[in-house]
Amino acid sequence: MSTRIAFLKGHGTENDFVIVPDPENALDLPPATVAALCDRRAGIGGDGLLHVVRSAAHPEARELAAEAEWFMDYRNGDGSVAEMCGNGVRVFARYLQHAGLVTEGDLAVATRGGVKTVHIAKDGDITVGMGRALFPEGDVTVSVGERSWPARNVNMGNPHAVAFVDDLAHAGDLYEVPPFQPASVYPQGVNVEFVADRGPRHVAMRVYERGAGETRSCGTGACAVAVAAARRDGADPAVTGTPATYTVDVPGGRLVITERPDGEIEMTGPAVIVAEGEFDAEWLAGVLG
Ligand SMILES: N[C@H](CCC[C@H](N)C(=O)O)C(=O)O
Repeated sequence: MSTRIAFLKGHGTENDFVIVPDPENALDLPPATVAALCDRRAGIGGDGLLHVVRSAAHPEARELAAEAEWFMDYRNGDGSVAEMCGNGVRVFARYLQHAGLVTEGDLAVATRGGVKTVHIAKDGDITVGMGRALFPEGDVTVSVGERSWPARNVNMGNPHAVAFVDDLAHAGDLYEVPPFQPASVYPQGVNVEFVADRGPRHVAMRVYERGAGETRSCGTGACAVAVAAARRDGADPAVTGTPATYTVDVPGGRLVITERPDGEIEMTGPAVIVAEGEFDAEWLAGVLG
């Protein structure tokens, strides 16, 4: 009888994740293992993987243990590591609630992008304090076919290029990362968002995610879009002194982003645990060869 390892499946606005509870950080999850688990045909399937570890048990989170008991060890579906995942933090918190490890209310979660505050309502949406956006030097030009657009360089712990377009269909099939120039601006790759207006403080977006491809939603991307739109619209809270709230429609649902005059950003959206099960360590060893 080979070892069976528990997993769960969850999503936030259809950005979906394999959740692997491993409080003592006992599992070895190299990139090939993550990619095998996230494979939508031969594995469980997911845009990414949430490795659930106590901060004290992980070398990258140990010094945050006093502030946040749990560390979201986030991985993209291709096995690469990313600094932060906004939809992932909501699903991570929902898992902790589902497992009875936390109750409703406020929770601190350690991530590679720092400690994030999460408010878990009894049911319904979850709100995450996403920190502040940075606007590194060097915007880029993004191209799809004959069209190209200037894209705003926004960092939410992870890199984003935000392009405002007339029609989301102009982003094309997004089977590949849209070419951007100069390529040197994002040496570690980038998440590219295409944004179209839907009304006052209301936009819709599509995203090509680094390490995952086009996804149905990107939480950090929605935050990058909201802060870029506020500056485009003359609604920068640091200038107006009033919070700016944007509704961001993604293919998988709706997120609401509020940026405060002090720059802090809050994102509110759903988080669902879909299923739980076990995978077979022998199967995984066979897949990895
Ligand atoms: N693909 C992203 C990480 C996941 C971001 C996204 N799923 C979110 O909800 O923020 C990156 O490599 O920076």
